Amino acid sequence: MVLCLLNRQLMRSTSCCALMVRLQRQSRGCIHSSIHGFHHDEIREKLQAFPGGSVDLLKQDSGIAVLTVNNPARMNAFSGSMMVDLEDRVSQLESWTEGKGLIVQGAAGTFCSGSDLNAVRAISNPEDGMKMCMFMQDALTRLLRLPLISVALVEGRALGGGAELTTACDFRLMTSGSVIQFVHKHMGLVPGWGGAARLVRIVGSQNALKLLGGALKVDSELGLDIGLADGALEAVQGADSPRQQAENWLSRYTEGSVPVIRAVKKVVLAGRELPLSEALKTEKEVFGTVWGAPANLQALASKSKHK
Ligand SMILES: CC[C@H](C(=O)O)C(=O)SCCNC(=O)CCNC(=O)[C@H](O)C(C)(C)COP(=O)(O)OP(=O)(O)OC[C@H]1O[C@@H](n2cnc3c(N)ncnc32)[C@H](O)[C@@H]1OP(=O)(O)O
Repeated sequence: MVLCLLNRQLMRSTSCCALMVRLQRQSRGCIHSSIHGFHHDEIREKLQAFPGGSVDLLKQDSGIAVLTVNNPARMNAFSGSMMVDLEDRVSQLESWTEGKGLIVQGAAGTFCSGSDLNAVRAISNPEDGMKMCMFMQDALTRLLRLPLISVALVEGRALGGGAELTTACDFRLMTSGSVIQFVHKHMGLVPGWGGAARLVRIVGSQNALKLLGGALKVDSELGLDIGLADGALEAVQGADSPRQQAENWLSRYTEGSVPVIRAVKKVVLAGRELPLSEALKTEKEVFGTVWGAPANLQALASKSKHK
């Protein structure tokens, strides 16, 4: 319906370009538009006024990329320009057709301490807060919807918005001594980056209520117990670095042909997000892309057995 209206408008409008950009943005899975009072370019510009740190992307030949939240002087808190960086890196990943997996980590041994409180203080009015919230909801929803199997590597602290970021990945790995804490209540807030909605889907509403209502510190043991963590990484002298351990852990799920791994993520995402009838339609369409494709034909020719 919305797309129909937009298409009609497209034919009439003299500013076709702006509309095309909006349509492209919608087709990439953006959830907010100007209809919701979200003026994307305006908020991007506003966020750029709060600089510091970066979000870095490394795409590897293995098909596993590494996204690093990098602002160690502030425990990897998200400045405004880092929020913009994040969106740009997600766009790059959306067009990375050879990708299969993604590790999201923080720089210098800690994950992320949420929003940069200096920026938060400067935009503490509700209107600006809602704009930032919509921007981050969009970026993190697109991150979770990437056709890549993603894992948050949690070292040190994941606080506030940092805890929310972990929920925008398919999996979470926690190193010993690390903590995920939704500190929002202590800040007089609730999650706004989509973290509450995703948390309920990950740990169920009872556990989500406890984690948010109590601002509980989740260590790897509690994380594994309630299903927030998918693995605990031990710090053993001489063992692989946490990043290498995370790559080894993830490679179990990303081993195989690129189209098949991306198809796996797509069907699971459809099941996670869509009503059953819609999810079944998507599954049929994705199935059509792998049936009779090279990996399938090769497996049939090799008469493989699954003992
Ligand atoms: C609540 C939701 C909201 C959102 O959704 O947008 C947020 O995310 S608000 C941010 C929530 N996070 C916090 O409130 C973190 C507050 N900081 C701490 O609790 C501690 O700094 C901690 C536990 C992260 C680290 O403690 P530690 O003793 O190891 O180190 P320091 O405290 O000395 O921190 C080093 C340095 O980093 C600065 N820092 C840490 N977090 C932030 C932040 N979120 N924004 C800005 N700056 C941050 C801290 O102030 C220190 O800087 P310094 O110049 O040395 O004072």
